[in-house]
Amino acid sequence: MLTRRQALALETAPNSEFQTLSARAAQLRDRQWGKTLTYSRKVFVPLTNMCRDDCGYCTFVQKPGSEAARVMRPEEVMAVVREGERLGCKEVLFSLGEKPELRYPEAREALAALGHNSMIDYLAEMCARVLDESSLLPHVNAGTLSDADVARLKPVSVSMGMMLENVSRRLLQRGEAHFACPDKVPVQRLRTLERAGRQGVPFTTGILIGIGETWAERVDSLQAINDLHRRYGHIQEVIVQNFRAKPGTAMAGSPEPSLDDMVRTLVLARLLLDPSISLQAPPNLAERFAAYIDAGINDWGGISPVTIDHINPERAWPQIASLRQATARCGFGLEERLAVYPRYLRQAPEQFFTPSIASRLSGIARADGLALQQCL
Ligand SMILES: O=c1nc2n(C[C@H](O)[C@H](O)[C@H](O)CO)c3cc(O)ccc3cc-2c(=O)[nH]1
Ligand SMILES: C[C@H]1O[C@@H](n2cnc3c(N)ncnc32)[C@H](O)[C@@H]1O
Ligand code: MET
Ligand code: SF4
Repeated sequence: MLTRRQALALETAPNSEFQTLSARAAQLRDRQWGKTLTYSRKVFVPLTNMCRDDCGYCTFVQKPGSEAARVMRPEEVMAVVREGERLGCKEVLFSLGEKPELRYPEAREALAALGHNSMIDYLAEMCARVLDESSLLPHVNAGTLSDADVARLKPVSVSMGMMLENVSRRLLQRGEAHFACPDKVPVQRLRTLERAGRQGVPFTTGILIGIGETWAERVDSLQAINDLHRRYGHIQEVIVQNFRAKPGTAMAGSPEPSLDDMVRTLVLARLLLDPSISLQAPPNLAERFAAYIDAGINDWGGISPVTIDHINPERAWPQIASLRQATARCGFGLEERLAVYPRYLRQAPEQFFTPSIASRLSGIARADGLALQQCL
């Protein structure tokens, strides 16, 4: 573990010193996670791309009035889920715009036509349908959640997530990434993490780097995540995601973080966080797989044979076979995992799952043979 001073110094540590720290990060990963990296075979369901926020980096969001703004119909969702099932996926990642009904009459109308008055309500119905009609497991990434939202979604999902992004309040100012984004107010994000902890929800979070934050603010963000994990034990994984500049967004002209910056941040995360927290970097935003592995990651996140990454649509998923090859060249195996990490089922199933979700997970472990059985 690093002290705050060491964490701050990592930003500009000379190469020789950095090499020592990076070797320590890799060693910590090896000790906790072994010589195997994991990924989750999933489908991505963008239930709606309308959103009450306007993040300066986001191309996913569409305003009503644009042809592309929409709410997916239940049949469309289920068609993607069935295709995923056919191709061996085990996770449905519901990733969507936040509370568009609070800002746009068009979103309220679209929801009303589907028999709902909030996006979370519709989301809960679709999660339940996925559980009833398929073998896939819902993981919910819907932004900030109230206590009632968490309680509503827990019985119909195996895990939830929301990127903290960063705890910096500066980023809310005019001209910054989170200007006019009520759901990116750091205290709201932190409260969501805390609610998930209190209600016993295995949770994915992370930081988005290169959106105008300082190194110290990254340290603060990772420390805040780690503190919450100390209290509730629910942070299953932390994603370090690098900002990608997109044409047509407010941040189109902002510089993207360099590979060195990304690698240093991964080392920081591995050394700051409890080693039992999985450390993930998405492979489709990676420049060099080997550099991320050397920095201490143990997971590549969701990869889909069916759907594109709707958040970074221009970045194709690597073929699982080529990711396996690259991972093997670094001396690591590649194994599939479920959306939720096994230790929650092993250690405290009654705290983290409703009885019906717990029995569903044990069933999958049994049916899936040795690899997953060992893992669960
Ligand atoms: O394909 C993606 N998957 C994303 N995932 C999914 C992730 O890669 C894994 O599939 C799940 O976390 C399963 O453990 C997220 C999950 C979260 O809870 C929060 C944020 C993300 C962000 C992305 C993303 O940008 N692209
Ligand atoms: C689902 C997550 O995707 C991330 N996200 C949104 N837009 C971008 C972008 N341009 N580059 C990288 N990550 C992005 C945010 O961190 C969000 O929370
Ligand atoms: N809108 C949510 C968030 O920013 C979900 C991911 S972005 C489509 O956290
Ligand atoms: S990143 Fe999420 S919250 Fe921000 S505009 Fe895009 S969809 Fe909305």
